[in-house]
Amino acid sequence: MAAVLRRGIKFISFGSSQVFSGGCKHGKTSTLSSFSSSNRNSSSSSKIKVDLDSSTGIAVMKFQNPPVNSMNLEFLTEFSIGLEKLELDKSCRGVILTSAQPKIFSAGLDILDMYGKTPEHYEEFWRAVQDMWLKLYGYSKITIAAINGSSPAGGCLVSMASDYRIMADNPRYRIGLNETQLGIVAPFWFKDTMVNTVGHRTTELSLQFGLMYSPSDALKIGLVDQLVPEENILSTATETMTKWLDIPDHAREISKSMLRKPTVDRLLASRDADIKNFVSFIAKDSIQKSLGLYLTMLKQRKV
Ligand SMILES: CC/C=C\C/C=C\C/C=C\CCC/C=C/C(=O)SCCNC(=O)CCNC(=O)[C@H](O)C(C)(C)COP(=O)(O)OP(=O)(O)OC[C@H]1O[C@@H](n2cnc3c(N)ncnc32)[C@H](O)[C@@H]1OP(=O)(O)O
Repeated sequence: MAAVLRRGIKFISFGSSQVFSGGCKHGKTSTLSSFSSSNRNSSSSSKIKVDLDSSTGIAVMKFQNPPVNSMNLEFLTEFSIGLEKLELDKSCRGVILTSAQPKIFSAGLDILDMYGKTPEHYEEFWRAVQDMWLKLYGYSKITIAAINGSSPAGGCLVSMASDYRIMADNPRYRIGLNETQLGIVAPFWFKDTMVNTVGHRTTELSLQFGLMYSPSDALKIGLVDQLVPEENILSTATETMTKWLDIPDHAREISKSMLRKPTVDRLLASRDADIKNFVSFIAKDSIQKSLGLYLTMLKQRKV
């Protein structure tokens, strides 16, 4: 399925960035193309439900990849295509990212895509992770993460790549880049995203310890911008989006690009090297062993 979706993707250039354009031959991608024909348009690909209200310009992308919204190749591809479709849709001005799964925003990258697979698979997977981040971090429209559950590693990356983060104030939830806890390393662009969000010193501690923060600690360090009771998360995200929509798009967009483009360009300048680095790192016996142990602990509910 992911391979089918990928074949439907055409690359087009915006300045120095290469971005997706969803092809419409495949049934699932063509449902995503029908956003602007009436005021409210819903489309549900298998892993992400997209709901665009063209009267307000606000779209909601709801992750629905049970049990924990782990980001596998198929999810990542749908996510990038969905974002691209909304970016090209003039009736959309802002996107809210949230989860349909109870208690989990996203469990991060799917560990099974990094364990026991071929180098070709790792390469395809990592390119899809890069595509997703490049699209989201450099997104021209407003993005708000409504973090209604735990959000480790890749889930935290998606949150940090958004313009504004609202988290459910539930002390059981955790957010952070916990890669070192798995025996793996957050790549430089995860690190850059965190430095840009919370600063260098906090990132030094966070990344080395693989720290996971409660919502109140995440608010203290600026990893999230606002805490709200869980039941208010979507209404607060919508109200907040309305305030962001008061700002003229072109001025906000240029300001965002000024701040984020150097970080995006760093990866664009070294995508192939970064993929090579990931493949050789993840395929190492010692790393595979660490991931295998972590998976066993997850299954035994010891994580
Ligand atoms: C020289 C080197 C320089 C640079 C480096 C080079 C390259 C970089 C290299 C690597 C970079 C990789 C970057 C990785 C990013 C990531 O995102 S890794 C993923 C990290 N995620 C986690 O650690 C989350 C783990 N999961 C949990 O903590 C919990 O599951 C949860 C809090 C999300 C949910 O808890 P519960 O509700 O209690 O659910 P369960 O724990 O019972 O889980 C249900 C089910 O789901 C499976 N699962 C959970 N998370 C994942 C996942 N991320 N991937 C795949 N599967 C997952 C879990 O095993 C359970 O399965 P079953 O037992 O039901 O089969």
